[in-house]
Amino acid sequence: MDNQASSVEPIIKVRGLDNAFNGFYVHQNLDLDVYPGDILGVVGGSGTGKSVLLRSIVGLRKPTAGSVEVLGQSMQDLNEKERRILGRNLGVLFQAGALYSSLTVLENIAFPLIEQLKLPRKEAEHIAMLKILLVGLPANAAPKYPAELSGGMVKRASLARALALDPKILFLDEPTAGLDPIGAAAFDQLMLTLRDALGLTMFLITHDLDTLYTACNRIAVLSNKRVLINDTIENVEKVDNPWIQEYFNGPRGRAAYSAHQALGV
Ligand SMILES: Nc1ncnc2c1ncn2[C@@H]1O[C@H](COP(=O)(O)OP(=O)(O)OP(=O)(O)O)[C@@H](O)[C@H]1O
Repeated sequence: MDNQASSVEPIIKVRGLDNAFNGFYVHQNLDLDVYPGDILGVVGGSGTGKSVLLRSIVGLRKPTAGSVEVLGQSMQDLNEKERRILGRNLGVLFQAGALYSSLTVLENIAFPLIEQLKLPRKEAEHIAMLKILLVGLPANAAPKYPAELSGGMVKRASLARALALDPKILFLDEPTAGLDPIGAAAFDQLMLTLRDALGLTMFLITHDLDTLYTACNRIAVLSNKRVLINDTIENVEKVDNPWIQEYFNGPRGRAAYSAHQALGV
């Protein structure tokens, strides 16, 4: 079903967003809708403001102007406590992972459950173990420290931490960057599995064309301080814009498209 053609309300609604740094506008009058169950791929050239947009939506940055509505609540109308409560529904996987190096994987994932939900340690660690298994890590990863894990395992552990509080929306900033192609493909499949199993909506910043073809049902292209188009990949590819044409119809884009067709996914 195409949510945009139906009466389903967006789960994220951004209107007239401005973000400026020292008078330089990264976003100007930017609008974006994300619908429940979408895996939205957010793409654009370097510096087009993908990460700033993510930070504005999750409440880590106060926009210069405009409104951001998440799960039916206006971010700018919430006080700090209300924002913290809403924040539990928003899981974020930052590019660098952001695990505490002095805590084990299990302790890292249990941390938000103890700190924010005030769960007893034993219960928090029990839930943390379930999250470890949910993201496809072996149980023996639990007592390890982040430095003892491979890059792919760090991503999965960070994902488990982002899922600790059972969020409704997951934000991922370049989750497959730095992974080998096999690890990246496995991560793409994991995102689809989690979307289907947990009913998550995902806002996914990526430069990875394979991820866009495999995991995303919609693509938002940031260009010229705004969202140039937010549509299916088939429709985005047709847009007569130099960046889009070079990105999707250049050699790497064609290779990703062909691989996607060959796999029939
Ligand atoms: N805290 C800040 N202070 C000043 N300028 C900033 C700040 N955060 C971001 N910017 C600027 O905003 C612009 C957009 O940054 P952002 O990180 O969102 O880009 P991006 O699209 O995610 O880029 P990339 O694909 O390279 O990661 C950049 O020019 C950046 O220098």
